[in-house]
Amino acid sequence: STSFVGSSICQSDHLAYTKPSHQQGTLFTINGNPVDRVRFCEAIRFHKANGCILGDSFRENFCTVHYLLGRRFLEEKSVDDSREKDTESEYSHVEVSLAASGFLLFCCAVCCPCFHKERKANSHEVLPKESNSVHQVSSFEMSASCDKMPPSPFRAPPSPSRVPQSPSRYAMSPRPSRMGPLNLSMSQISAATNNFSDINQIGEGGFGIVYKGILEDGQVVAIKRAKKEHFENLRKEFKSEVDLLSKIGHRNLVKLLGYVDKGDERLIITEYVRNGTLRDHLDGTRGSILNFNQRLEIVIDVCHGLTYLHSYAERQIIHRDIKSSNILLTDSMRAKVADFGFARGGPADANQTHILTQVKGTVGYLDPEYMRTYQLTAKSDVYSFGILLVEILTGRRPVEAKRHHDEKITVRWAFDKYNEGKVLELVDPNAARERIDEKILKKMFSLAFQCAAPSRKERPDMEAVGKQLWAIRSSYLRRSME
Ligand SMILES: Nc1ncnc2c1ncn2[C@@H]1O[C@H](COP(=O)(O)OP(=O)(O)OP(=O)(O)O)[C@@H](O)[C@H]1O
Repeated sequence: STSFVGSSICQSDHLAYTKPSHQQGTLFTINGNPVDRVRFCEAIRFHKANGCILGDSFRENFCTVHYLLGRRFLEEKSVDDSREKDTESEYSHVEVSLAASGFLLFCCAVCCPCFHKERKANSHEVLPKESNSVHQVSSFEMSASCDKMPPSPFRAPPSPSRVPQSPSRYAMSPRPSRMGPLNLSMSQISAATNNFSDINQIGEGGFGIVYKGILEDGQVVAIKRAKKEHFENLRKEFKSEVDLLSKIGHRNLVKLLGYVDKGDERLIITEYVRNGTLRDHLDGTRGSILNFNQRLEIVIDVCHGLTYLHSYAERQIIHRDIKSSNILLTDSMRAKVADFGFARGGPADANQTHILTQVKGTVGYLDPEYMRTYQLTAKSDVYSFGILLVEILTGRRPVEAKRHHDEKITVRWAFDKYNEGKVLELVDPNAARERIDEKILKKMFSLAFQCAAPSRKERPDMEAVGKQLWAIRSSYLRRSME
């Protein structure tokens, strides 16, 4: 049985939470839909910031402690949202549960580095996949038209025909439709993809062809099939992707559902994210052109995904290929980081500042310090994120070969314009019809340049980036309400 605790209506959202009488868990709902705590707290913060009076039952410290504790804890909580107690006792609960979870690694890394087991910095072979390098930044197009900025952070849908009924972004939290890995036979996969028919093909990358599959129970999945001609070479990469993906679960990361590594087949089955890539949307080849609010939400999502990989996954994971074509969008325009083909674990020893490894990634997004020294750290992803941020604001690819030589390297062009005080000239012409506060733009570009600083020491970590983005979003929302 449950006892009512708090309920409030703000704008179009009905926020409520109930606590069982035995005090063992709290159910959070927005518009009747169960949501996890972090989503619920986001909604509370948003509505409070916009003047909604939530009442005494929504105490201020209701969310603060969880927020401080970080994403990993929040993710774990979101799985079963269990054992919610008062805020003080939750601290002790977390401390107790540390030993039994990957959160221990996080604490060791942050608080007591001496707990780390020794591990040598190894050199690593070059993975053969070089296909997503130079050639991928050679075709540049932009498109026209724009959406009007909505007055709230609720995500505007890409086109009316794809609008889900719920008006709230909080009510549309995508969740994996099943837990645990899928065990599929080749015949089931063949059936799901119409025997890998061309009609089911949704894309092709360096790894192989990606198919859309519909499983017997109706679940739609994406199936990456390794190209046979690259089989042996791809084997290591395949394993890398599977090993890493199988250990992570976050709403802003594409979820691994299963894999097949048998005979002459290498298949990765992931959740299907059906609304195309960020690059498709910047190009306007999918739905309408992204408005500023959507762009801001997307970078926040990517930032959250990366923060999780860098700081809260069981072991630090460096993605190494953050780029707009590896960001997939859902119908509600939530972003998910995809393609872990180049991903690898970060330093496991606290004394180890970096990993020495061959350079992997995509030209234009590649950390120059990593390229020069072969030293890989999570800050290489931060660099790529900075480049992505410039891309999403300007609409331009990181390298625009056909432009005048002052404009070929987008980040350099943007930096010069920024220093000349011409930040408004940097805005994606497709989104320029929106009136975006110059101060907000300056903050966004300034953050992008910090991330894309030449030396990794000057770059913030993703958690710090997240805080800055949240602050930018708050001022953006305040101003758009004025
Ligand atoms: N989980 C998915 N859901 C929906 N579409 C996907 C999914 N994964 C990939 N795709 C589509 O397939 C295309 C190819 O993806 P893939 O990750 O193989 O290559 P890429 O990232 O574009 O290139 P590369 O691997 O060379 O960097 C993507 O651009 C996207 O359109």
